[in-house]
Amino acid sequence: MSEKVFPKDFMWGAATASYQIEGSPLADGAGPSIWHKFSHTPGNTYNGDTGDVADDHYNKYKEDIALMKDLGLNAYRFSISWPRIFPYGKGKINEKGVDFYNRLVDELLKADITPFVTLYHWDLPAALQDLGGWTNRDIAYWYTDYADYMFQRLGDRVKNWITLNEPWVMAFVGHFMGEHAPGMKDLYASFSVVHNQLRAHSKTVKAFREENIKEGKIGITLSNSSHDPATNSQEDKDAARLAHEWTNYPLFLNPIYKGEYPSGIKEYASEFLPHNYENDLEEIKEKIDFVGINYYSGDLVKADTKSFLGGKTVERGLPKTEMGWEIYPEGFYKILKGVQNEYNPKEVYVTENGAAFDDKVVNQGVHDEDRIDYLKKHLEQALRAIQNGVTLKGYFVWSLLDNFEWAWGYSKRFGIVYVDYKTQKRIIKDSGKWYSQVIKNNSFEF
Ligand SMILES: N#[N+]C[C@@H]1[C@@H](O)[C@H](O)[C@@H](O)[C@@H]2O[C@H]12
Repeated sequence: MSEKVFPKDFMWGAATASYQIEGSPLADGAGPSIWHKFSHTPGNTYNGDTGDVADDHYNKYKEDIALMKDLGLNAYRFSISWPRIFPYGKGKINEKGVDFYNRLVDELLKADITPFVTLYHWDLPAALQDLGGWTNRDIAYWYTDYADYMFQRLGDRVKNWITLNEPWVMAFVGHFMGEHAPGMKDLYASFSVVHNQLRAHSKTVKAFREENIKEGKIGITLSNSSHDPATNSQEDKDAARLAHEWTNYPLFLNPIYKGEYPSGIKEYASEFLPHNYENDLEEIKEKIDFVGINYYSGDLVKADTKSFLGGKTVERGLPKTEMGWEIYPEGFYKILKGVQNEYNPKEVYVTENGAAFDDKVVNQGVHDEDRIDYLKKHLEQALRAIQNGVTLKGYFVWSLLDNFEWAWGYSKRFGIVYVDYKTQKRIIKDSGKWYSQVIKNNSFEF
């Protein structure tokens, strides 16, 4: 294999999420999600933006799949909106919601595009939030029932399943920082949300095994930022390690693979974990088929006694994306290699990697050289990881389309395809054309 070519059969995809692209959140009997309510609450999102229209993918999915085909994608990661299926989170089923995802999956298969389905990408049915949402232990059962129903309805055609997307962000940005739905600011609630998501994840993996889906695989997608110590001091090194254990894959993979939370969490944060959490650890420890890694950036961590877990991030003066995140491709390698070294997963997928830049339409095109440079540098690190033993089987760029960037609304563009939100016209950016060549050549050099 040439040193610049990815392995044969490497999966090349793009990723999206239901609330960020679909629009029509209440169409055809769907119930409201917590993000519908959060975005409709004044002050919560940039410019008061909501997911009411987004990319209108609910109506334009066939056009978007034709775009994926033109780009040469062989896989597509999307999420199912739980409240489209169970408008109240449990009980009554909305057949028209199931029908949308049936049609979406069938259209993908017709285009020879492998579906990767994320069961939960933050749009919790609002009716369940009224019962405490992820802070309520019973959500593990509500979620598993929803997931198992989707296995039964789509499992004959969907073979790759992701239980949760970025459970850390759901737990802490949504329940501690208050910047995402449901907008809580309670550190104890956040750790209960971590724990209940793990309980829900593992019960769902067990239900998946019982459904015995032919050639089926199930995993989880975790957010990561590469944390390096700001100096060589022991204080900074300790702070960086704790930041890694708290915000990156160990917080979830340690319980899943080893049946315990990371040592630093047990030592410095156990008071925030739910009472008697140890009683659930044996059940949480449940084998998965792959690990999904999301990576965008890295940072330096400096010891700071006034910050949670004694560390704060500081900048190192690297170029930044439109999100203000420093561009640190080497951190991508560190995260991928770290997962392999610590847990030796059978398979790893990059379920999200990408960047927001200030994209402009010029002469009916979008010349986003900065995004091409970002993607190329990160793909170089992904290939380096494979060459150093990481069982990386696929890469999903975030994102296929510019979309609703949560609290940032439509002000941040991550797509390899530009969306004119006034006309809903799609324009393949230069990065999309470049990515299409990467797929064709199975290499970032051509
Ligand atoms: N911010 N940002 C971009 C991207 C977000 O749009 C996704 O929904 C999340 O899974 C993850 O945070 C990454």
